[in-house]
Amino acid sequence: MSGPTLRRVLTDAGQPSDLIFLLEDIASACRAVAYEVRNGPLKGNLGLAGSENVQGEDQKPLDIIANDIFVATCTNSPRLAALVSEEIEEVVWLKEPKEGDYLLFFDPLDGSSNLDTNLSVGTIFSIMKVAEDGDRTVLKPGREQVVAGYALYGPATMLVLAAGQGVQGFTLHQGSGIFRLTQPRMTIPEETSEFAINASRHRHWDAPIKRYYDEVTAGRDGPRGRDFNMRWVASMVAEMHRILMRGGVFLYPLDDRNRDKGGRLRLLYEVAPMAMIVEAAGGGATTGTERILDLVPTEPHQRIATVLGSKSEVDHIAALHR
Ligand SMILES: O=P(O)(O)OC[C@H]1O[C@](O)(COP(=O)(O)O)[C@@H](O)[C@@H]1O
Ligand SMILES: [Mg+2]
Ligand SMILES: [Mg+2]
Repeated sequence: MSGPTLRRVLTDAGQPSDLIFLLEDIASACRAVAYEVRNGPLKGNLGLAGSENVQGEDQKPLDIIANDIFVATCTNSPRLAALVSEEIEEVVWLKEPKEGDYLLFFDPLDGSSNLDTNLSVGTIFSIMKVAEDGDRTVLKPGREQVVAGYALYGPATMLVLAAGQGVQGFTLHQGSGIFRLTQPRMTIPEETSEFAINASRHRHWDAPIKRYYDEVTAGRDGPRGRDFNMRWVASMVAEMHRILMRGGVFLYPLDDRNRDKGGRLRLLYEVAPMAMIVEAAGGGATTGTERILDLVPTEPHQRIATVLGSKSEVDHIAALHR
């Protein structure tokens, strides 16, 4: 079997041992979530759980199971001070925070509307550091992330990390349970002719997004002078993985239906980690008007307008907002 192991790659990159420890716990949690997702139909874990999360969204049994796996596995790490999860209303403090301790933000199961139809889902996470002893600030801008990553539970289970040295993709070997490096340097092509947006919301969009959509759907007869292709899986991790592999742009804009909530996707544990990964792979990440990694969150579950992907396309969409 080829490709160095996750631990080997992190050690060779000179990552501190307490960070490697935490990332190995996260990898273990992802392995366990992958197992539960695969066995979901057999264990009766599809359908609704009958409960709502803090954001008023219906929870699936696997949303809760994945969250419990992450909490149980990652609280093992001695330097982890706090957790922020999509499925937990409050910040969970594990200890009195000391300078250099870690903060873990995660969406335990992303794209969970796809579970019942056996399509790809994922986990998104982000690690930041406590600035000084006793500091309980978790509302930090995305540019302060130490590591951002996601796991994709597709035909293969993959772990993709941005940890200061570009973006690296690891594949889980079924059987040994080892993550091995299979995509050493993931880069997003600068140009693209593929976009991803939930077009059923067209009538609610603001003018710049409508204009973008009109331009790309006009194809070679329109102002862009070429045909575009569209994809929408409704699973952000699957969507972003496709974009990392072959380029593209992903949009979940502010619209008349989500404006009062600030958007659809959550900043701290969905959008900021993806923005760090995308920028580390050479792409762009904006709300349309601001760089996502510069935003200072106002609350742990804040939502935000999102445009991520191939640099020239993201820049073009930002220009339409000016
Ligand atoms: O159902 P919609 O409006 O197409 O939204 C799909 C988006 O919502 C999400 O499923 C939100 O994530 P959760 O499944 O964690 O709530 C994204 O993965 C996806 O891009
Ligand atoms: Mg999500
Ligand atoms: Mg989720």
